[in-house]
Amino acid sequence: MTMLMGAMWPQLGSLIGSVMFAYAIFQQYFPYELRRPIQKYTQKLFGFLYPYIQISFDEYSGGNNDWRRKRSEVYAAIQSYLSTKSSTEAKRLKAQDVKDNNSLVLAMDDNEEVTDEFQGIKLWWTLTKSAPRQPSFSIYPQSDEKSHYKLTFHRRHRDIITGSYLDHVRKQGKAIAVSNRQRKLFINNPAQNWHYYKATKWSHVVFEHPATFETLAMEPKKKEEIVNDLIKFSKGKKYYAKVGKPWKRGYLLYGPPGTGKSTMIAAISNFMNYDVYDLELTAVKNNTELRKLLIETPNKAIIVIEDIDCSLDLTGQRKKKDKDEEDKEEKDPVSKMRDGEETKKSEVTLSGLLNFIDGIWSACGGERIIVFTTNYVDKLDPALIRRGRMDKHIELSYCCYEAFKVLARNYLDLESHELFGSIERLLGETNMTPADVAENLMPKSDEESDESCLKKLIEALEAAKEEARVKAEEEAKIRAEEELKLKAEKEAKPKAEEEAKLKVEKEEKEKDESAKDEVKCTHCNGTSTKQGAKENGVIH
Ligand SMILES: Nc1ncnc2c1ncn2[C@@H]1O[C@H](COP(=O)(O)OP(=O)(O)OP(=O)(O)O)[C@@H](O)[C@H]1O
Ligand SMILES: [Mg+2]
Repeated sequence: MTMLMGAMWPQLGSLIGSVMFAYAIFQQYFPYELRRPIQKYTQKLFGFLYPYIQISFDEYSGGNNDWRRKRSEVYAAIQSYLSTKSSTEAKRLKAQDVKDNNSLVLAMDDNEEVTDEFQGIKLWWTLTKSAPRQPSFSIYPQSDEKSHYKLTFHRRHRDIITGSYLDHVRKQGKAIAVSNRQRKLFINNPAQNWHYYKATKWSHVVFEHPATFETLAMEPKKKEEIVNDLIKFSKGKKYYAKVGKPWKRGYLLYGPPGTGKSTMIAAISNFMNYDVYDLELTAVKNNTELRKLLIETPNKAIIVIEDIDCSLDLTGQRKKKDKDEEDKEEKDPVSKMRDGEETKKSEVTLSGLLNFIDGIWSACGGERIIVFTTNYVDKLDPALIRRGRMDKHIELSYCCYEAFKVLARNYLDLESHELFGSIERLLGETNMTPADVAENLMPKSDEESDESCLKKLIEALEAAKEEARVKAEEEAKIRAEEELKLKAEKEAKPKAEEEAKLKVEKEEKEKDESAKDEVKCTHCNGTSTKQGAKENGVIH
């Protein structure tokens, strides 16, 4: 047998050589008009002998050099769909994602084949990778290497496969992806790193924030309203299409520090099962890059810009300016956004940001929530937060009694306590952020009882109340002093006017008297005074 094979190889080699030689002759010497029909019939013959159809699904839509190129959703769905089949069939597997750190998601490796069956029809899936056409010498792996899935099936099943089978793969794939999904927290990379390995615009870590709407302390009515709004949004695909609006929603969260703005973002992400894209505006060079980042965000994403009022406060990046101008800007950080062209690093302008939120590009993709947070809502440009851009304005304020009850349940597992009454009264009398209330409620050792935690909170509330009282008193004192000063100034004004009037009158009187002293002189035509005449050597 081995001998037989050994004898066959040279023959096979010479056969391939002859075929290639004949094909080269055919390409070179056959006139074009003759070549066309011959090629046509060869393809027909090939089709007759090989009755299979192949469909390929590229990983990226758009060309290699196209910066808009985007990972194909169908490709991702096929990948998830095949992950269940390949783990039992394929011999070479790739471990892809780790879910909850305790299970692996397996996918087929390159050039592996997996068989599938649909309504009794057999099909084959292969994953192939094609190298770039122009070889480049780079220490980094090729970023333009193309992966694609190839589906092969008999041509007589064409309608079923292109219709119901592919639809089935897409739906199943998406469902599997959702169940395997591990939520991620993304942050934008500085633009100078975009051309490095894999050219990623966003880096991510696994998102594991435990905040939920149950643990979020705020008025129950307000909370319910937000939850209902989110539910309506998630089901709103058809509605948004009907009214002709891109499927996105803007939330503006505002309030003092420590009132739960960031916590609410985490709760929204956990509730909606969306990834969070935390956009650091200061790392974005200009409006074009901002747009590229937007295009790179997929569906089911929360795009967050925290502290929007100072996001473009590029300390040390601005040119030297007049003192007055700087003072003015310090009071109004948002005005800095308007003149992005003056910054050295970030040239993102307010108009760029407005376009990012609801320009034409923002309609690429859907099911996105954009969240801005700020401590100073009054300082924001009205254009930035108008409805349509920021559809829902949510105020997170100081801790009310209802919010305290949620915190007591979270931190101490307490539903009620005799001290709750005093706390309710104190919360009505003074302002304390949920962050401070939570800190006081948290036991600092195993020995600390619920009651001592509540007492600690009462003490803190009383201290805050006292502090607020002293502050208010001081403010009232300053105000009273200012008023007194103003009153004194008011009274002093007529007196000063009177004095000025008297002074003018006195001056005029003195002038008159000196005029009387003037003497007429024949030698100087009577214009000189006695003194002047003496000086000029005139003797009267
Ligand atoms: N409403 C709330 N419900 C539950 N916990 C809260 C709430 N507000 C604040 N906290 C607690 O206080 C901490 C700080 O809250 P958070 O970071 O959400 O405040 P913030 O409003 O984003 O503040 P900043 O404006 O400074 O960013 C959180 O870790 C959380 O434990
Ligand atoms: Mg915050």
